[in-house]
Amino acid sequence: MSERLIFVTGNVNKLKEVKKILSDDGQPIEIDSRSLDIPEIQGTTQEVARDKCRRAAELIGGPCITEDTALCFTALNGLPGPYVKYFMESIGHEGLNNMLVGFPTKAAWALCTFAYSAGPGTEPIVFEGRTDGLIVPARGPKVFGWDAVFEPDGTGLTYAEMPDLQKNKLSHRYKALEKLRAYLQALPTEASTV
Ligand SMILES: O=c1nc[nH]c2c1ncn2[C@H]1C[C@H](O)[C@@H](COP(=O)(O)OP(=O)(O)OP(=O)(O)O)O1
Ligand SMILES: [Mg+2]
Repeated sequence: MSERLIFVTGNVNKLKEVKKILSDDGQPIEIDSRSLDIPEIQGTTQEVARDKCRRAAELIGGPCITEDTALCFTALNGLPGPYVKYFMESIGHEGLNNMLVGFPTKAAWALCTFAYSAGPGTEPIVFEGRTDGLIVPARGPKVFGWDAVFEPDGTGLTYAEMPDLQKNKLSHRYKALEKLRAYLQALPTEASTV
């Protein structure tokens, strides 16, 4: 039996969503996971994503996928972007709202960047998904990152208030995964199942 593609991530909530999206929709893709917290460089979201995927492929010694999530504020020219994890850890939901006090727009976008490496020494390929919305005072369970302060446009609900199924149909992660799925399914069978 062939081995499954390995998703390298230290984030259990990401893993849960990715497994759900890949198994629920269209042709199912099964993945294994490896919990490694890989150092992340500074740079554009694509540079951060490619570098992490390269390191992950070296560490596991084979093909893998990684994922980087950025939360980008329009008023701040896209920041905190890929550094949102550290902002969440130090200033939390309220701090993210306070960062926008005095700015005319609370608009933001969630950006997901998947990277696929065919193995060590190969250049990762990236797949992006973007969902636009607003930064709002926290509503809903504070289970996953900044879900409670991000309200996708046209929904009236924060990610945290939505049933899983609703988030997984419109999220940044879903949109990026649909592109990754199409790419993987177009690979020759041996490559897509290694
Ligand atoms: O759908 C989401 N809804 C709310 N919050 C989210 C979401 N997706 C990621 N997040 C949070 C987790 C982390 O605070 C930051 C991304 O940082 P990021 O480096 O990509 O994730 P991570 O370090 O937790 O896991 P990994 O080992 O895959 O890098 O935004
Ligand atoms: Mg990370």
